[in-house]
Amino acid sequence: MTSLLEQIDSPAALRQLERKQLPQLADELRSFLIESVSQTGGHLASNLGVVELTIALHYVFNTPDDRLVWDVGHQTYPHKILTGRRGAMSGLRKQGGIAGFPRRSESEYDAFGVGHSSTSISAALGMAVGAQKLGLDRRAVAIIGDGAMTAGMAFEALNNAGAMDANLLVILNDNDMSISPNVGALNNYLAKLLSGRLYDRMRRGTEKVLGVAPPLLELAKRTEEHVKGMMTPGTLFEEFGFNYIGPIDGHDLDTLVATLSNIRQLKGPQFLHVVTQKGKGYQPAEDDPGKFHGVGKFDPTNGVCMPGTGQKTYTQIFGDWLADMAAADERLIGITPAMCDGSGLNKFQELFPERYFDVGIAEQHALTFAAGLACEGLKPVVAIYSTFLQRAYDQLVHDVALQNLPVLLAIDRAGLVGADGPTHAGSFDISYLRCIPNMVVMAPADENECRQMLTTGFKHDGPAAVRYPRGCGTGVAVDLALDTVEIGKGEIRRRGEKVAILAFGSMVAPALQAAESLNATVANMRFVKPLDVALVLQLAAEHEYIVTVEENSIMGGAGSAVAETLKAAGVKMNLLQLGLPDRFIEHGAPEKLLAECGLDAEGIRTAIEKQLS
Ligand SMILES: Cc1ncc(C[n+]2csc(CCOP(=O)(O)OP(=O)(O)O)c2C)c(N)n1
Ligand SMILES: CC(=O)[C@@H](O)[C@H](O)COP(=O)(O)O
Ligand SMILES: [Mg+2]
Repeated sequence: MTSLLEQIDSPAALRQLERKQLPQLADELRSFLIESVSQTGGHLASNLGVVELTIALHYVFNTPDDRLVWDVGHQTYPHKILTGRRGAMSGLRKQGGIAGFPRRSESEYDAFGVGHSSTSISAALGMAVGAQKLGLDRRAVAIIGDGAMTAGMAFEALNNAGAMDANLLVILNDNDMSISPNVGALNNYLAKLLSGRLYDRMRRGTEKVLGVAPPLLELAKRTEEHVKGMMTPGTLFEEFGFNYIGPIDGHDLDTLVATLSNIRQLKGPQFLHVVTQKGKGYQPAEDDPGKFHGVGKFDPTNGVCMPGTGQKTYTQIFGDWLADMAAADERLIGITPAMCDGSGLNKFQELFPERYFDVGIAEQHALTFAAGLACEGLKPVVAIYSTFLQRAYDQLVHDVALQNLPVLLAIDRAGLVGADGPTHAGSFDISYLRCIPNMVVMAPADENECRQMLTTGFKHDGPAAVRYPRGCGTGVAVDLALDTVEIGKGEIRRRGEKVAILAFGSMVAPALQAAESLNATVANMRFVKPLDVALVLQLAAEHEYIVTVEENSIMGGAGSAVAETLKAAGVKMNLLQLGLPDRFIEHGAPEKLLAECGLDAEGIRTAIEKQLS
């Protein structure tokens, strides 16, 4: 059989195919995806689930003029492949290669940049209203998963869109999975919508009518009424002011193409419910969609992943601590906004299911829910990625910190994260946390200190945060006792002359290396807030140069805290602040990216030498 995929370098070429050729294209696309991701790593299961939907969307809609807005964007590999980036897939998420998410700068087909979830309906609504204002006959389509639909932002957008007449299509890609199994009342509701005879009847009805029909407006109207007739009482989405259509089988290209063609003729807010399977067509991913949500390299013949080093990651150190601390204190409640596995809560979930809460993709709610628990004397621990905590900033300030509530934030993925790139980098948390009154902000130099800081934050009677990076630390032995560190106290790790390097968290190790040839003093500052002012002033008095190093934006970061401290004490001295520059850092291998930012031992040494000379 000749390859169809190789002929498709744009949606325009795809639209030249006959409809009956599309299943072959889907097969080829799926095989290509598996092979390609097995070599690069990346998000696999969600992509396998949207192969047919992506083909149908580009087949029916006039992309790029019609706007496809993918939610999260981790499921856009088929979209990238069909929009001229098949050859670039070998460089996926590598430095200089294409991104793992849609990027407006990467392709005209990437209508909106994403990485964080639940933005698609708002953005697509903006585009639909924009088209209206400009007098353009353009369609805007938001494609959102059932997991992403659990976020408040999605509902804010539905609420707004349902009361407007913009030509917006929302496609709910319902695979009954978030990264882990999806949770919550909405998920239960969707399951009910799909359950039993109702769904069977609907599928038969929808297929019968749509499968044979040309995409005429009249027919579409009748189809809608037909579907609605079967869907009494109105669905939640109809109550929000949308025309609800579906559920339809998201792997049946005939149904997809016919339905989308009809919907494209309709005006006003439309809602299409599509049912797909995460990992579709690749047995290992169908069997374990959570594992294949995001994978490293693997053997495509059997799905076996490349073995790790065996060294525990910070995430695992946190996971062990959480289980131990929960055993020691029954007031502990563990909360995750849909990142059980990524944040390392699996062990805790298994041991203490009644104290485990996956709240869905709802970072804002996670924080305020924790605040409520804290009001009742419980001890909530919110495990959250640095980048996703950005979403819950007001809740942290207004609900947690202002009331000085004892909520512990276990902030994973602080600093550069590598392949996911700037949407997921934790570049700002030190800056945005240290300006909040009442906060204690800690950055461990190694895994052992991480465990101690988690205990310290947990026992502290107020809001506290421990920020640690993705992956492994120095590999030091971890003392399993639940010891604490003194709040606001740093330590001198190396004594030298002339130059004092004040290092925070992950930068302590490279600072120590850099200090060797410079014979510099190195302090492990441990606390961004409260900063060890006495130590800062002592080091300032004993040295000619102060250098701060952190894996966070220089602007407003820990170095700024040191600068403010020196200024407040009236100390005038040479101060060099090292950290992330004032630009977004692209995807790539974290070590290389850090080196490019001058945040490896060599970079720190060179920067100091330059300053000295
Ligand atoms: C604000 C935010 N929180 C958490 C995540 C991490 N995350 C990425 S994909 C995902 C699950 C999405 O589920 P769904 O929308 O159903 O898509 P599926 O993977 O099932 O295709 C989560 C929790 C994120 N990207 N953004
Ligand atoms: C798309 C998304 O937001 C997540 O899947 C994220 O890519 C996970 O990152 P980690 O691999 O660091 O857990
Ligand atoms: Mg899903």
